[in-house]
Amino acid sequence: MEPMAMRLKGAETKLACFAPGKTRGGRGVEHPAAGYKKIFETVEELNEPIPAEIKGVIPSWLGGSLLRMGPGLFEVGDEPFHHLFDGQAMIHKFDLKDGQVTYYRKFIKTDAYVRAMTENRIVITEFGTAAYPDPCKNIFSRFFTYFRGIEVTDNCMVNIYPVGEDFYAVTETNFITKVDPDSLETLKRVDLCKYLSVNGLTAHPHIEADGTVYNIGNCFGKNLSLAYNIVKIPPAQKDGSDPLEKSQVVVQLPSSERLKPSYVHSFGMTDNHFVFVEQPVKINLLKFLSAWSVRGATYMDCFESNESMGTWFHLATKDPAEYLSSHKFRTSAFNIFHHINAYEDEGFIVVDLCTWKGHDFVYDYLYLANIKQEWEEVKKAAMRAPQPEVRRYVLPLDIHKEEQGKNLVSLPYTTATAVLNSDGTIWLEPEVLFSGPRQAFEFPQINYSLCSGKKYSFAYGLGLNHFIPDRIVKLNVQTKETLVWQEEDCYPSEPLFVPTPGATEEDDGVLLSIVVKPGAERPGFLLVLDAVKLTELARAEVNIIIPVTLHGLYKP
Ligand SMILES: CCCCCCCCCCCCCCCC(=O)OC/C=C(C)/C=C/C=C(C)/C=C/C1=C(C)CCCC1(C)C
Ligand SMILES: [Fe+2]
Repeated sequence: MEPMAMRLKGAETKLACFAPGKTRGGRGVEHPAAGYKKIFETVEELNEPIPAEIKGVIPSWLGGSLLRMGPGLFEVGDEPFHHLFDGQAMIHKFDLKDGQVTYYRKFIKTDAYVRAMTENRIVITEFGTAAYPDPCKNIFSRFFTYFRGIEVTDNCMVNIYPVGEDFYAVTETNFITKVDPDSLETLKRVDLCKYLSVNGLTAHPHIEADGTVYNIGNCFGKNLSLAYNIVKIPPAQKDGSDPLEKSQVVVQLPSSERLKPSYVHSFGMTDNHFVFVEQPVKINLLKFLSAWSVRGATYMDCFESNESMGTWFHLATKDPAEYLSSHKFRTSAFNIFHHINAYEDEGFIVVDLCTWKGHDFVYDYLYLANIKQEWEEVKKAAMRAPQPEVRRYVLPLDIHKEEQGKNLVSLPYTTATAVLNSDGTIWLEPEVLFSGPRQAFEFPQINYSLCSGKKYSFAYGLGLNHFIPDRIVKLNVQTKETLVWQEEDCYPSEPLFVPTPGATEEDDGVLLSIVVKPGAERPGFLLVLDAVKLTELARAEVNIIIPVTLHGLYKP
């Protein structure tokens, strides 16, 4: 099958019009060869960058580094990791300079990695894999290990982002790891608890043009009081001091349930507001605290679904940062990992989200044993999982008692509704922006520097076909039109948008994605797409497989 870029209109039409076996953004192609298994296999780090062979033409202005994080080691000795989010953190870099491209990768020398390498076993409990005490240690030292409790992982395989002049590889715990973005060397581990009252922060901060970082994390306070804390880390300091030293909690949002905070993976930020979506996937704190002393327990064992709360939206103002406690927005249950964008328009907050319907936890379906099965089995497993949908919610800021029972949303371009109930809650119904059976638009990106927090038109995402990443999609959030890049037996990653210098159009730029084509002579490549038409400009190929990557950044 040749690479293709396709123009489609409306989610429903495209499902009806195309022959089986072809994709149009909403219908899946088949993967009987199960080549995707290769992206979940261990690879070695490189001693030096390797040159890539370029096909096509890379825009001359595109000079910089694509840095991406993901798992690179899926077992230690004879002990396998079980979950997609357990493999040991690997940093990948494609350098583009003067029309040449090189590829480099290193394992991050986290405590979890170094100790695993030293002892040739899994030492630190990961998201879905438990570490067991060393069978070689004597009974006394095992006894003390047991009572020291399980150590929180620093396996920073989720994302990398800048803080001041520094770059940190991160997961969602309190440990972040400073790395050198040029040499990929691990510099130091930082414990966020030393600076902030949080138990962890998401891997999806918002970063303003001046470098100010905002993020959100759970905070289990004294007496097990619970909150979600929004933190602010200032930009690089004139005196050269570490911005983390000046970081602070700017606002606290309450938890819907005592002892059970919701899992939070990202949040929204407009010019004047923070948007936090409290999902029904909960962390049971009692389970979490006792898990530390239960042999074989993992983070995954601490999650549970709240089957009755639905989903709550919380708003806070940004400056001054204050929680808007009178705005009680509610809707039906969904899982939310990735916010696409949020913005203010005529007294409303528009929130675009990649959702998964229901309260059943999507991560339960991301065990490696599930996603590394043969294709027919992968499909069967995904049939039971929550179904993906890109949705737009619209939250009115001005709410008056007398408007009970009426739709408060008066924006002319959306069918999303918000109705005030007699109990003071506002019930939200979304507008569906993209939907296809078991076809997710996930790992969303936008022209962040131009559009973050602003009204926008285009979102770019990774198409997941029964959880297998097999296409890149451009979604016009205003018209719902989609364009797709797809090639047979190719497994792309999250597409990062890089704007053309001096561009005036929102989609004037390129998309960068790492693609794996397992059977090919050079099976790993950096794909450069024209973001307007989603047509291929170039690919820079290397003769090695590159394992799955989750998130990353482009450093010009
Ligand atoms: C790229 C293609 C992937 C192929 C399949 C993907 C399918 C994905 C479908 C849904 C989208 C999901 C997006 C999730 C993305 C992601 O990057 O998730 C990684 C998250 C990780 C590793 C989270 C780790 C969190 C930890 C260890 C949290 C620990 C904690 C608790 C559970 C409670 C107490 C606090 C603490 C210690 C922070
Ligand atoms: Fe994410």
